[in-house]
Amino acid sequence: MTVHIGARPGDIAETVLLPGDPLRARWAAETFLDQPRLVNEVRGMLGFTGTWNGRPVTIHGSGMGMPSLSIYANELIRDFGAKTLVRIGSAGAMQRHVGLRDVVLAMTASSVSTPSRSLFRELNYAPAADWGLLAAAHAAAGAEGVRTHVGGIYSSDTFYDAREDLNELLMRHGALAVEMETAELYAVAARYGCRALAVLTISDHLLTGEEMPASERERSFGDMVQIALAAAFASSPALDGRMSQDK
Ligand SMILES: O=P(O)(O)O[C@H]1O[C@H](CO)[C@@H](O)[C@H]1O
Ligand SMILES: O=c1cc[nH]c(=O)[nH]1
Repeated sequence: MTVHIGARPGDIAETVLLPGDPLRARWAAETFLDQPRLVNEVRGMLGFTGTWNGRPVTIHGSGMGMPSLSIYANELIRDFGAKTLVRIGSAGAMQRHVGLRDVVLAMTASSVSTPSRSLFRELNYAPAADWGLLAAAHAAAGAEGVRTHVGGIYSSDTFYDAREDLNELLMRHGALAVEMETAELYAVAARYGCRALAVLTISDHLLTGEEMPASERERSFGDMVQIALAAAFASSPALDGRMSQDK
């Protein structure tokens, strides 16, 4: 047990999917895992462990924003032995060619600051996805026919951003989408020699103002979860991206 995770030793799998929303953790575990069981509910941050194609998987909420994600990523890795961490999150599109429901695989994540800033200080560290996970996720998304984009994103500290110029600057520099956790996930994973990737579903569009209707969220988020699971367990990451329809 840690301060924020009430699981027992062995309760957490080496592969962890991290949605921001704890209720998405419950839905994904009940939908995609066999025999999911609740392993954490401290502060209402739900975590479930079950199996996918016979492989142990934990799906655990990260909360919103990098300070929250950082707590869970640190404890999952340091105290529970997590090795592969895949964020399954929603994001806002920052480019016209990125559409609602599309999946974005975050190759890099720019930020104003992350909880790791105090460590990096003057260093402009470049948080990056694990290549094997990224390649496998891209292959898996292609096999499923999911419209997918790979590139840089923006991990913002604020959802209601009073500095709109930052979004514009990021858009001008090609950022595909904005969300609030990936830059810190990549930094923490790299620090401990773990693999990390963010698989994001576009839920709203900063340029067009479109929003995904609530009724569609589950089906659209399902693509992202399948891609994340297929990537985490791909045997030959760059080539074998097939996704099983089995739970
Ligand atoms: O859908 P999740 O994973 O929570 O991700 C996005 O949604 C939240 C904001 O509404 C932030 O956490 C952002 O990163
Ligand atoms: O952080 C986020 C998440 C989804 N959509 C946004 O616009 N921002």
